[in-house]
Amino acid sequence: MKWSEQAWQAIESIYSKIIVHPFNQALCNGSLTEEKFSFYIAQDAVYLASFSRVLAMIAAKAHQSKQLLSFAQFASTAVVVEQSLHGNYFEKLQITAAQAAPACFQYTNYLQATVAFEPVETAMAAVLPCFWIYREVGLHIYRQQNGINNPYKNWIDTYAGEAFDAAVTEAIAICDAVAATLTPQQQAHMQQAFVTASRMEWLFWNSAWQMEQWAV
Ligand SMILES: Cc1ncc(C[n+]2csc(CCO)c2C)c(N)n1
Repeated sequence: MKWSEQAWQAIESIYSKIIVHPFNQALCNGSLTEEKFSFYIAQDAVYLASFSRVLAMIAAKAHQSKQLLSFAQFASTAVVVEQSLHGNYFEKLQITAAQAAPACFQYTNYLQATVAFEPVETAMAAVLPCFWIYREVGLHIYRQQNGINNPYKNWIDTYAGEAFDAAVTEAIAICDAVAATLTPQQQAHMQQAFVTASRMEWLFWNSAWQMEQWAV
């Protein structure tokens, strides 16, 4: 079995909880309040600023130039595409820049620590849920639209689109190719990072749903 197939099996139950999370159900049926969506977008902007740099560091550490190119492109896309999506919503919903809430803080710091202190393949596995889970969530929501006039259509279309699909397939293929050269123990480290980051994807949506705040 491919590394990615095993990895996905390990997060199957987390993924099913993400799909039924009230935030995603509300995003799907269009009932999500602007207040909660704005909180999410503001947090996601913080997340992306960090995430794109993590991708660039993975590019720098990649063992093969082809992988360097892929991750450099992912970093560039994360800045260009995602910031235009966010920029539009920032303007439309009059969102102002925020500081990282606890879940965002935890997730970005985890990814930064992983790319700084762990082997590059573990960092590749740690960023994979961001790609893969978003594609599955995007497609899941997209399939349930049935012509409803969803105010969050732009968001849904971005993650259910073909361009994004190709990037996700590439990121999975790189992890599989790298894992195939490693020992079972190294592969297990990759899987652990994949599971940890998947848990944080759940936390991120839960944080937005609760509009999570630090104590002041
Ligand atoms: C919390 C959180 N997790 C994943 C994504 C999705 N995402 C962000 S950057 C990127 C790669 C290149 O576009 C992808 C798939 C998100 N927006 N927010």
